[in-house]
Amino acid sequence: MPTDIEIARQATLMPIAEVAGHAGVPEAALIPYGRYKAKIDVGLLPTKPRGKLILVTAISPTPAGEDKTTTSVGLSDALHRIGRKTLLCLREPSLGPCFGVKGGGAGGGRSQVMPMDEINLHFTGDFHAITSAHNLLSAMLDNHIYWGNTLEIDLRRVTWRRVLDMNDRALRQIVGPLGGVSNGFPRESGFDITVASEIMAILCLAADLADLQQRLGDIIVGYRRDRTPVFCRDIKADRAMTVLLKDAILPNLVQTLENNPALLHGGPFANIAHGCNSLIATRTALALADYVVTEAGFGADLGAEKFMDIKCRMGGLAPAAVVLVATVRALKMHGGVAKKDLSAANPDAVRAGAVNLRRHIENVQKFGLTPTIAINHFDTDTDEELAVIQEMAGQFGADAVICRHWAEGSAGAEELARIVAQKADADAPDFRLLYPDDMKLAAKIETVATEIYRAGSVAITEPVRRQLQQWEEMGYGQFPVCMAKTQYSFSTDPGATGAPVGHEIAVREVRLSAGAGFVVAICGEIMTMPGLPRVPSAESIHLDENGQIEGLF
Ligand SMILES: Nc1ncnc2c1ncn2[C@@H]1O[C@H](COP(=O)(O)OP(=O)(O)O)[C@@H](O)[C@H]1O
Ligand SMILES: O=COP(=O)(O)O
Ligand SMILES: [Mg+2]
Repeated sequence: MPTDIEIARQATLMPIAEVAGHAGVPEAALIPYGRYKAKIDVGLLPTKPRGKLILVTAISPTPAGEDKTTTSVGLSDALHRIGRKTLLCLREPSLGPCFGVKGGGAGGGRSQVMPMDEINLHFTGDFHAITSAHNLLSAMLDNHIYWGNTLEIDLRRVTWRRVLDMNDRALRQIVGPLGGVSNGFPRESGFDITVASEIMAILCLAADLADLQQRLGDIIVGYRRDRTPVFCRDIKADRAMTVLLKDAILPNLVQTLENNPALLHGGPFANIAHGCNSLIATRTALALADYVVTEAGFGADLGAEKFMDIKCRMGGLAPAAVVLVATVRALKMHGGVAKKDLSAANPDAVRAGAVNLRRHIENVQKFGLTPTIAINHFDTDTDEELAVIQEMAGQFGADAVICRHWAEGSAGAEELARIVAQKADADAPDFRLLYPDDMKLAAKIETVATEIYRAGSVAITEPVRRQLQQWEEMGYGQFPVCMAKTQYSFSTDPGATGAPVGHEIAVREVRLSAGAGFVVAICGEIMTMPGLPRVPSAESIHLDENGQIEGLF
């Protein structure tokens, strides 16, 4: 099998204006960025929803990922193959994992979005715009302090950090500015990765440009000694930030290897943010197509829970069907097999690891839907191992389909498409959220931890509880919570695979995203600025003698 980028280079792409035509996007709404990418002016498009929303989530992944994005592409292409007008909605990839461990976010094999190299690198500049807008606010905040701090910001309570779209552990905690009087007043701060920026979340949850500016102004950058909040609009940065984001708020149109349309927009991770593409792109797709396939990051305990409790809650959306991706290799890992042995046949380990599959099925059912299991076939899988997953899924009350879209494209996901289309066309499921808006913030955190993670206890320190209560008194108690936790386990221990129960979820910090509209609860050791691995993927990314990019995947 050729590499992802070799397959991408062999592809015959359709001019983006033609792709737009197939998607129902009029020429007047198209803003081309070259021949194969375009932003779309959603203000010129229909708004009445007509489509069915299909979520693609997964079991708890291995570090390589279990193929949600690839399955989303394969399923979308397969729905086109069986004659269903479909639009794919994905997030944009971050340079962090691209040059770190996981690689790009454009799918893989014969189920990719194109042009994968441009999408995985600078794309249309949205992440650079978000980074600039975020750091403009940081610069204006420190500048305000430098020129006399008339807002009386307590330097010990500045909550607004900086961001960079790269995995750089050296920037997690910094002290600055150093260098004396001319540089300002030293204080502790640090960087998060751009996908964890509140501005990323705002772009993904805003209804339009006016709402975006309003939300930017609502950002809390810190507090005074009397604990009253200082807002972005007090620093007078919200309007300039909106100017920096006026193009980034428009969704990006590209195509799959089979020349079917895809909207890529926004890119929050699901372990440290809400992990879903933008509401603007999803609503646009729902007004243009009969079926909309979208993804949520990492496993269902993270991306799917946040898709339901944050994105659907805020956007008034309801999924018509859910696809849960499982792989033999991940279930073996959950059955106790070491990473280096995952390609060796071991049906017993698959059976043992199926507890993770069962837990995710039960969790999705808490929202009123039973997922269809997409068994993403790897060449190393044996028929016996695949049969175990089908048998176990049946026992857990879920349909399971072996999918070969990575190797075969849409032909490999046709059976999945037929089953999912049938479920999406059936009567609307009894969709429900996990908790009501008016539940206390601490209780929301405890509900997700016990209902979804099956924690036996939730440790919230007194200072954190007081902070949550202060935010409730300030009027933010209606907000949903966004749990930041390792993606590898239901617990906060990345090594606790399978389906741990009764563990303790320790909430070490909470952050108020007053603009985005949720409270982030940071659990365990999760970092909002990842680090690079011992051997970063970047070491293999280079230009060959013909100037072609090699090593992207
Ligand atoms: N069936 C498969 N066989 C081999 N590699 C695969 C298969 N499915 C996915 N991959 C690769 O695994 C990686 C993760 O897939 P991806 O769809 O990005 O996962 P996720 O979105 O869940 O993180 C990608 O590099 C992709 O090319
Ligand atoms: O937020 C994480 O997304 P993936 O699971 O697609 O890597
Ligand atoms: Mg992905």
